[in-house]
Amino acid sequence: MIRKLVIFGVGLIGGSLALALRQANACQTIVGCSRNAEHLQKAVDLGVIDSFSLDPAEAVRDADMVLLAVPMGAMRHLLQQIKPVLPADAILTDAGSTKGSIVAEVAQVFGADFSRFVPGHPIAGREKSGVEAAIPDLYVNRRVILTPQAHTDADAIAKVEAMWRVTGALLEQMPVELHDQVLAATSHLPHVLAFSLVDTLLNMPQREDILRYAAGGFRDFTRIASSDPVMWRDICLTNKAAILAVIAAFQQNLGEFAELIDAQDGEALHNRMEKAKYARDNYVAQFEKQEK
Ligand SMILES: NC(=O)c1ccc[n+]([C@@H]2O[C@H](COP(=O)([O-])OP(=O)(O)OC[C@H]3O[C@@H](n4cnc5c(N)ncnc54)[C@H](O)[C@@H]3O)[C@@H](O)[C@H]2O)c1
Ligand SMILES: O=C(O)C(=O)C[C@]1(C(=O)O)C=C[C@@H](O)C=C1
Repeated sequence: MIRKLVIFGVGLIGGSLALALRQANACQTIVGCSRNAEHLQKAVDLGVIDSFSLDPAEAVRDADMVLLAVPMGAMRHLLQQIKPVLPADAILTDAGSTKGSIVAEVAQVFGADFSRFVPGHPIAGREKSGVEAAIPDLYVNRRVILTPQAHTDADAIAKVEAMWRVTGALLEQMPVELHDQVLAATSHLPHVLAFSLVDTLLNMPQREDILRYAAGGFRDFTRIASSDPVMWRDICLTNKAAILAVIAAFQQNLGEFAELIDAQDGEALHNRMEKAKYARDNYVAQFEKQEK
């Protein structure tokens, strides 16, 4: 049982965790903290948190668990505010989408041997943001990846794992670098592509007709281009090397598709598409099996 959980950034991710913990009675008190009193009051009104404070020092007093769930670009400033007031026995964790930058920032602000920080990332979300989008079952059967380091306290890891397990999540651990490479491929690249596709079409002279006649394919492919630009700008800026590497691989592959189309090589095109369809069908089938 968590005594006092403080959530910095009570939006989709922090709010959904709070709802799941409250539903399971796994936490005595949940306190929200950010810069926006109106958003925090809404979180209280929606029954997501018990109370809030705009003052990090007041918020973290007596806390045993502190979660950072703000955009990646806001993490460093928060860490600096929390550092002088974090109780010695409290656990600090986060839900950020990239891990290399937050791990480096915690080392800079708290010291390279700070053992009470457990980096985390729920691999679940939606294109909607804010506390109004929070739902208690967001994490059911979804993976939560922790990227602890050699010096991370084992008890702190166990407590963060236990917190996420309450939500129905499946826990895994992974090295920071591998996390950032894998997520660049499966999450960051698709978002960049969705934003870039819409941006490309907006710059075409026929854009009005293009959007008027766009149907299911466009809608499915671009759902994630409705995601929060601040969050995605920050993800791109904090996972630069891995994202550039997958963009380069994708450009190469897209160039090959263009060459095959130009050469009217139907057989090679069909083979590549068939291979991709097979892989995608198998990927989707795992979820269909889980849902049955
Ligand atoms: N949305 C997703 O699908 C998803 C999935 C996994 C992880 N994440 C990560 O979780 C974090 C939160 O994402 P979200 O989708 O909940 O976003 P959100 O916009 O729904 O919530 C973010 C919250 O942070 C607050 N905030 C923003 N800037 C702040 C600042 N400078 N100082 C203090 N508070 C600030 C906002 O008021 C809001 O309450 C991000 O780091 C994101 O990368 C998102
Ligand atoms: O389902 C969505 O809308 C998401 O974008 C969720 C998603 C992803 O799958 O890429 C986005 C960012 C995260 O850090 C984790 C999950």
